[in-house]
Amino acid sequence: MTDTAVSARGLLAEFSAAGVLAWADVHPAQQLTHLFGETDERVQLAIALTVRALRSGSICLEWSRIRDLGLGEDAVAEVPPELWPEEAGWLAALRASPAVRVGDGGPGERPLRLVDDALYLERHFGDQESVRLALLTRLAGTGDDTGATGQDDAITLALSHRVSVIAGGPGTGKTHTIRRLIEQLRVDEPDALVALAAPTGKAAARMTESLAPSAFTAVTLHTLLGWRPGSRNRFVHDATNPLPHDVVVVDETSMVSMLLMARLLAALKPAARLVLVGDPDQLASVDAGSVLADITKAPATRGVVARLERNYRFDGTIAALARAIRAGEADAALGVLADGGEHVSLVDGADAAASLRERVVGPGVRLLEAAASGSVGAALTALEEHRLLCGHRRGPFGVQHWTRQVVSWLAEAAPGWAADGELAVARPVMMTVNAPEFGLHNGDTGVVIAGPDGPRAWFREGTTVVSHSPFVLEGLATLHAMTVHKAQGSQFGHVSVVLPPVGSPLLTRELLYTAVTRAERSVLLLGNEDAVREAIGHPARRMSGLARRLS
Ligand SMILES: Nc1ncnc2c1ncn2[C@@H]1O[C@H](COP(=O)(O)OP(=O)(O)OP(=O)(O)O)[C@@H](O)[C@H]1O
Repeated sequence: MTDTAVSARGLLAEFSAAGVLAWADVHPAQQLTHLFGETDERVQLAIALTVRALRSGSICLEWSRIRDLGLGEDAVAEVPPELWPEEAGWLAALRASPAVRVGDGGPGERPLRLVDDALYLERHFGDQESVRLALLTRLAGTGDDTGATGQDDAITLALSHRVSVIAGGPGTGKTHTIRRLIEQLRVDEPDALVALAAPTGKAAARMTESLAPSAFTAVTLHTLLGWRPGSRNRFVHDATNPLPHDVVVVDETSMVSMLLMARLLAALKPAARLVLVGDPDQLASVDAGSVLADITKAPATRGVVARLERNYRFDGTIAALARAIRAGEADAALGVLADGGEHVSLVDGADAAASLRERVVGPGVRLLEAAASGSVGAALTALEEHRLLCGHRRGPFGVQHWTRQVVSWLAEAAPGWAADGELAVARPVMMTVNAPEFGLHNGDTGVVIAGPDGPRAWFREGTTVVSHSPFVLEGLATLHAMTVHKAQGSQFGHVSVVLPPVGSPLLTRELLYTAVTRAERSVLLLGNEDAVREAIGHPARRMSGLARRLS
């Protein structure tokens, strides 16, 4: 019996037993209802489900979608239909609850809020309202423009509006457009103060790199806003102490949470222009929200969204596959996979393992040879040649399992491959935490190579390479496979993807799209047609009221 089952009673216990709720959902629900004198267990359940939805990235719990609430990676279970409370009565209980504020008027003193048949924790409704109202203010006077689809128009839009969006898949020239935007600003408004920012350190580093040799340095949003150590949500810059910048460009905006977007918007001076750049079809932020996707599809923003469509980088078949996935066309995607030739393929069963082995062993042996001869550049190039991605971390479809598999293939194929020892030479590594003191970011990858004074972990930094003793790098982990989430924002020559199994809550359209678009030259999907169909048929659709209310 789990902790949850011991302490929860009634509906909470039943939903916990079914694997939908965890202690982290049940506990706050019990506390809040106790605090506000609420005894109706349907209200308790609604709160626990809202916290559950929040844990999987939703800002609110939409009543119409309550039954397809995403289940956790480890909790594949279903609630017997008869356990769900009758809906009209359930909503009525919430409306009558002393813990729930009904409607969208001013800040509430109650911890929950029911608006448009969606239940929010008050704090998250507050963040969403901050984003919505700040955007509406910035959109005032935009008129009925129809947006844009080309790079030139995107620049014009960005320069002439207080908020705009440049949306596009990989290779559609988003970075190229940012560069041109900055160049134009330099000419037209040489005194304008411009900030470039991204949600993660890695994305900021990549932005700086891709804008070189311009003198611009991108920073993380936390750095831009002036993060206060020990506080997640309070920054030096806010409405009372706004940022001095005239133009703020944010890259990889799909990874920005609702909370951070609220703080950013609050910290802009009124006349500043905010340019949000990113791919709204990719996986969303780790923290709750789907802000870029919401903003891009909201009726009120139509006039300020530039959707870049033309692909300047991809081989035709990868682009065609990505397009079909994005459009939700499973037949078209399977068609591309069926005759994709060497660039895209779908394999299952024993063939899958054999195909993957082939893709892993070549670059693995090249990595080993380069590392053994001390060729840092060649070793790092071999590392980027191919990347194995998994949806899951654990279990037979997860990173851990496949890492062991790859290690054993490499050991068979190359007797010199030292699978033993934590810091074996040629060991591919990844940082799993940020280490600003070393200039390294969570997700940075490198290779361990023997040096005269012991092993060194080598990483690329822009156009050069840097090394550190692996013994001083906390959070350095072996890398033979990584999650699709971790790979967001990176690209590799060849990509192989272990699809989550049919029925997995991680098998979504965004996961498949993000995985496929990491590849520059070829992508191999390991799984079957059903998994591809299911992924494409399941857009992650985080619950959020922003798009609906932004009109
Ligand atoms: N208008 C253009 N004319 C010629 N080449 C272009 C144009 N726009 C982009 N490119 C080229 O296409 C490639 C992809 O562009 P870019 O890196 O800007 O795309 P992106 O959308 O930022 O991709 P990612 O999301 O992967 O960073 C680059 O090599 C870039 O130089």
